[in-house]
Amino acid sequence: MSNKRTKGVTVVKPIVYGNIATLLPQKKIPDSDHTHKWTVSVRGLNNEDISYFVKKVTFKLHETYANPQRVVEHPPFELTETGWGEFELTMKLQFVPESGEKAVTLYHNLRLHPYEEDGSISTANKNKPVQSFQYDELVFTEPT
Ligand SMILES: O=C(Nc1ccc(C(=O)N2CC(c3nccs3)C2)s1)[C@@H]1CCCN1
Repeated sequence: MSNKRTKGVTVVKPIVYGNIATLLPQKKIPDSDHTHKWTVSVRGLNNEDISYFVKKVTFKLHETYANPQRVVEHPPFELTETGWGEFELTMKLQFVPESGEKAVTLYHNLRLHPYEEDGSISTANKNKPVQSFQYDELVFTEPT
């Protein structure tokens, strides 16, 4: 029985994940307190296609959303919703079976408001979209 670990080549896959948010025009949704429309996404660098190794992404929203677990099985791996506040959401990435890689969960604090340096909410550029994205790297070890 071999006591050697499987040798492998390390492959690093850059990803970018986060959200963009825009203010809904006044009372866009009747009888609703939703103030913003937002899109959360995970993608490759420079929008490179990641579906050759990411099979599906499960977005887990705050439990007050209907069907808070939203599965996206085809690119673009993104989800658009409306709401009134900011909360932490997760994105579980599951990989193509051939990769044999375990799922990876990313954590993102949804951002709706433009913040000033001191953390106060800016009143400037009310209609300018707010963006909050993070860069990360997925590291895979492929057996040689
Ligand atoms: O905002 C926050 N948590 C939020 C959780 C869910 C939010 C939201 O936007 N929505 C739920 C969804 C629904 N609307 C109607 C029926 S379900 C629209 S906001 C926290 C509280 C203080 C600071 N951040």
